[in-house]
Amino acid sequence: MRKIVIGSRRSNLALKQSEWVIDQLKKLTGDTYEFEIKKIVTKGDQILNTTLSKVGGKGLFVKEIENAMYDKEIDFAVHSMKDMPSELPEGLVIGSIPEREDHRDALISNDHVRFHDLPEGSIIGTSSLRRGSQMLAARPDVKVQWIRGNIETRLRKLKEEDFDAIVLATAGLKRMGWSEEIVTEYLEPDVCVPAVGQGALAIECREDDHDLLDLLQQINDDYTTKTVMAERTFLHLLNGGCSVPIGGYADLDGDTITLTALVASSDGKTVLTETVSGTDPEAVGREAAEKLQSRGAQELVDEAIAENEQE
Ligand SMILES: NCc1[nH]cc(CCC(=O)O)c1CC(=O)O
Repeated sequence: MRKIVIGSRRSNLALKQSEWVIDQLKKLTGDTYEFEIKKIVTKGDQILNTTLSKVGGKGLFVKEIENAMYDKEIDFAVHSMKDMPSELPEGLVIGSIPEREDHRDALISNDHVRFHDLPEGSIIGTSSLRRGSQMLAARPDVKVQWIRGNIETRLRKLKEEDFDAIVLATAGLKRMGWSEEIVTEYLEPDVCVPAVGQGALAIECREDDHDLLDLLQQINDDYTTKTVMAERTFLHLLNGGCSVPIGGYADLDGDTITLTALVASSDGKTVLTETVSGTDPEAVGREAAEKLQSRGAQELVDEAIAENEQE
């Protein structure tokens, strides 16, 4: 019997995600495999006091885990898709993209005041330029203030500090099992375009581990794979990381993928969106990128990256 070791960040959400994947695999394989979770501390988990975009973004949460995979200390790792860089290091692949959790952002406010009813000057906490920009675009009269920490920390800060509301990914809340009571309002993509890949997971493993790849393929979800591929193609072509207000959400109806893509300025004064449909995920992503680029999106992205580097 093969024992499969899963490397996980030590946050409760990361552990929940790894456990969820193990459950999916156990449902299919019964007692065929033994699973073990090995906790790994990443750089991103150690840096808690700066905006994520200022400390180098995505790669921060995956490097130590990838090293453990090369060293065969672990066999696979479960990542939030939206934290995955667009290119993987040599020898590693995304072996599976399971079914997506809720893609929407969620507003959680004190006294459950909905977004459009928040009083003028309300302080909304987020560490995402994408969320901040879209909040300001819809409500130029509110203030956006950076908030960091894992989900538990942010929820505590909403109660203890000077925030009127915070915005978090619904997926994280649902995976923790907390959603319904605490969420004030789910923000649909027409109000707040989610992060590319939000709610989806990426299971990363060694490309030569064929037995494991066969196993992981069994929990791959075609719908999620196609839609996330459209979103990620768009993100990659615009070279947007998390230092840029950029979002994308794709849906699938029959064979038709519809992608809504957004690039904006951090102050929310410029917001460009395009909605593109088609059957080929990469073509849809590319068309959205090209349409936005023809309207000046690349300049917005490049300015945001330059600004981030200066600080
Ligand atoms: N940015 C951090 C992060 N990365 C993944 C999730 C959970 C949601 C998901 O799977 O997309 C979160 C928390 C959040 O954005 O509120």
